Amino acid sequence: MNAVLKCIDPGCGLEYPIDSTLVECERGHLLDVKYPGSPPESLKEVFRCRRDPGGSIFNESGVWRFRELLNFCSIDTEDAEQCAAHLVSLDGAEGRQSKPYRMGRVSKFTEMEPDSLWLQPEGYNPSGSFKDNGMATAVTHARMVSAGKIVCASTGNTSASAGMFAANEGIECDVYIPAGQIAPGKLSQAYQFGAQIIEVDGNFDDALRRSLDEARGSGGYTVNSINPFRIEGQKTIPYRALEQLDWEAPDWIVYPGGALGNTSSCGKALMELHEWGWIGKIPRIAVINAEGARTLSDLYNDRGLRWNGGKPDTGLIEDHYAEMDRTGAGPRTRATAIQIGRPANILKGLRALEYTDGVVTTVSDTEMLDGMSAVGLNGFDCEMASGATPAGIKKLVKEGVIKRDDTVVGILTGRQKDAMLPVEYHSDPSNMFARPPRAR
Ligand SMILES: N[C@@H](CCOP(=O)(O)O)C(=O)O
Repeated sequence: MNAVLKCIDPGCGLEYPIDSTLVECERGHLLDVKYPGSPPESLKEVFRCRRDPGGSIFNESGVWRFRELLNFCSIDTEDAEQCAAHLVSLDGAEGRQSKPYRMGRVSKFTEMEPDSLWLQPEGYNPSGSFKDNGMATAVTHARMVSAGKIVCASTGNTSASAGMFAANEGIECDVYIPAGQIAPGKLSQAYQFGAQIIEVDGNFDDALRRSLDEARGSGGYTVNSINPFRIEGQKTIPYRALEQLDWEAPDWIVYPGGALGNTSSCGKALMELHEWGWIGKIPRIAVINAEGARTLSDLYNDRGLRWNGGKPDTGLIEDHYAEMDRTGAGPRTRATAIQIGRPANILKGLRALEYTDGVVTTVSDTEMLDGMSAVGLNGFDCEMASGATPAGIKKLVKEGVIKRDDTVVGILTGRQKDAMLPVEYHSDPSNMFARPPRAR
């Protein structure tokens, strides 16, 4: 039996063959990749052995090392020729360098016990963000269905990742961006990789609508996280975290919240692992929204919206979006990677929160910049949106939601591509970690 695409709405449950390019079922619900059976726990040892030097690029890859858990192509995963013929990889570089590290300065910043906090820099991916984990699998599927062109909307990182894989595979890539709202370091990557940039007058949500319409009309293949195959690759982020902790589940996994692809993939990974008996305990997910882009927080914390076993009150989401349209109150934060008002994966995100007894909170732009700077002081750079992770942990520790000695894995989603931001931060002596330049 092969994997299938299945509607996430338990009341609908429509199924499609795995080579379908739908991103939603015909009733407009998101889709999951569903695999038959339960993989044996002995694979943990196979994954560990693949980390030993001297293997194939698919063993070096931090994504394809776990290929038995992502085998929607139904290939013999031990057959090197089949792997090479079917799996898309940037020479094994995706996910290879990203695993949890200890960062003493961040522990201090968050007031956590030094041994309790781990930070996983997903910016150490070839295009500089976590997107490469999911893009490797999405582009594998694009190739499986012989797509000639991939299409995305982006605040920058998705376009860099899509452009990189498209260039490597020799396929076209169209990128819809909100004009003037992208960090130059991200935009220049998409140009360098030869992507076609289409500037949209509006924000990311408008750009996503345009790119989805375009993909429907022209047969382009969508590689945003609304694509269920993107979610599959991003499951390897928690896999690598768990592996580092000898598959002892931490108490918390913390992510910045934008389109909620990561929340969704982490939730799906944990649901599957728990169902297969690979982890005894389910870590709680904490999602950190920017104060200025807080759709999830508003709906979850203020309006009480829940997945509700697959029966969410979607009217609350529609009302929220209608209100945003009426007032023109779009998302506003300098952390452009999470400046998103309509998270495409909101329902999968709610499902993940329900399954993991998760929490949602918000942090200000100043708090994110402080978090980003605390990470920098450990010799790791990250972008402003990633600063939401340490800033959110700090807030949740202060509120007593996260205990100082809980085991926490915080995900740092991308590298610093907004070159002037740290310069600006450190030039202002009033900032928490500022080191203003000295004149001689
Ligand atoms: N921050 C994102 C926004 C799109 O997210 P995606 O995960 O749905 O592709 C970006 O980098 O473009």
